[in-house]
Amino acid sequence: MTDKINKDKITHIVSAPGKVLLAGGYIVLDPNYTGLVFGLSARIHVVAQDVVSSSSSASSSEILVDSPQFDIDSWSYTYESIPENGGIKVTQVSSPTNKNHFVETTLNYVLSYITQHHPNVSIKPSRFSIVADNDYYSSTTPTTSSSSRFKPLGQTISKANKTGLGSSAALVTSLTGAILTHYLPSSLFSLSNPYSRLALHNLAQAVHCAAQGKIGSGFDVASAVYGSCIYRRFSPSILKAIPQPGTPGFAKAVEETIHGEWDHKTEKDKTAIPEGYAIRMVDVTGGTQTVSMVKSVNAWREANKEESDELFGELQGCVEGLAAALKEGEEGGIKKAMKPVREIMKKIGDLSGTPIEPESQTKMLDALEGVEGVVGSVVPGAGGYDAAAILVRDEQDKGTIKRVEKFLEGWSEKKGVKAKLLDVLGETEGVRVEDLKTFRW
Ligand SMILES: Nc1ncnc2c1ncn2[C@@H]1O[C@H](COP(=O)(O)OP(=O)(O)O)[C@@H](O)[C@H]1O
Ligand SMILES: C[C@@](O)(CCOP(=O)(O)OP(=O)(O)O)CC(=O)O
Repeated sequence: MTDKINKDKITHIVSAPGKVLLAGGYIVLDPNYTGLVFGLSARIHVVAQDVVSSSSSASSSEILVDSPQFDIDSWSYTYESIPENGGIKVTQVSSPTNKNHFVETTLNYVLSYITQHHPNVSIKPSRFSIVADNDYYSSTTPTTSSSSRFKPLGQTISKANKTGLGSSAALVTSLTGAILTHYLPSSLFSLSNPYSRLALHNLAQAVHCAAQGKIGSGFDVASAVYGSCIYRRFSPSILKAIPQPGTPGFAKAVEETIHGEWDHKTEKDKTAIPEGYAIRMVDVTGGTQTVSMVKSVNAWREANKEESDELFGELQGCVEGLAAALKEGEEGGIKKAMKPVREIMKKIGDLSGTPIEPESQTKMLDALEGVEGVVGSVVPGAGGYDAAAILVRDEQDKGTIKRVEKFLEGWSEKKGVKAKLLDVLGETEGVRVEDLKTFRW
């Protein structure tokens, strides 16, 4: 699969992690509160390559983006300059019915930003290949016994079953980082420079909101950029001046917005993953409709201001308490700090009539917490039926993982669901440039 990538032509590989919001679902949408988010070892990698002139995959005036793990998922674009500070607009030239809105929006924003902010930089034909760690998708088709790290999925992206690790935020962040690193000299853009990282953060948030067609809290993009942190959201009004890509003034508005005042906050030093413990994710079949769950919680909040303020305040206390307990690293303290996260999330769900920790999850999590070596559990993010996050003893006791896997096997059989421990681990690092010599394919 990855043999389709010409390794001699690679200029950079940039990767960004998936996310898990351990505490602070719903409240993090309001800038008065925060959320505790961890990065995940499952990363999306973008491989930037110079185009080989003899290659038929991208002509001399095209940018090719492909996702070689998936069937027929490649998108090639021509690009043109738009007058009056409109920047660059890409037009898809290959199979126009198979669009990737996240990729196209990223190209329009990032290429426009580059040409507006650095008018002397030329946009040369290039190829960006996306490879995702296997845990982003639950494989439903038997794949080849490929020994490569990035397994082919035997279907198109639109048909793939996502596990909810935040693929679009990791994709937008790694693709934005790869385009900036590829086209700009390190004197102008480098991930080791905090100003560059901030520009990447702001740009990736703007792209992600535009591509999603809604403004979430942005905790997923923040953790893709910065890794684990306590996150306070940016004001949505920051993005309001940006018109549609391809219109006059677009690039100028993007540049001004990216370098304007942002009011988000990411605190990295307030939490950690304690030594000897690991954050693990459990994938349960069934989907969660985050958007309708948010609507339902918001409606309850509007109608019950006092009660919801109180519970939101309590959950805020949990965010800080859990972050501090994890940093402290004492098992008893972590257990104590995780318990009320579940209780308050469940209460918000019950009061608003939203299945945040539905009964089926309560039963599974209660039983899971009884497995030796499991310190605590939560329904991550918006909650729902499809995922759980657990903190387990790791190094000290290798048996825990086996016990959890055995428990989930038995639970799945008994309940007629498919609950599975993912390989993915919580990790603290955000977007990074990979070392080409040691990169594992
Ligand atoms: N490996 C990938 N290659 C290309 N595009 C991807 C990849 N993973 C995700 N995407 C893009 O992100 C979209 C999924 O976004 P979304 O439904 O918001 O999922 P998530 O909750 O995982 O972020 C896909 O339709 C596709 O446009
Ligand atoms: C409700 C939220 O605060 C948290 C949702 O977290 P999830 O991890 O459940 O998100 P998705 O992967 O986008 O479905 C919404 C937000 O903060 O944007």
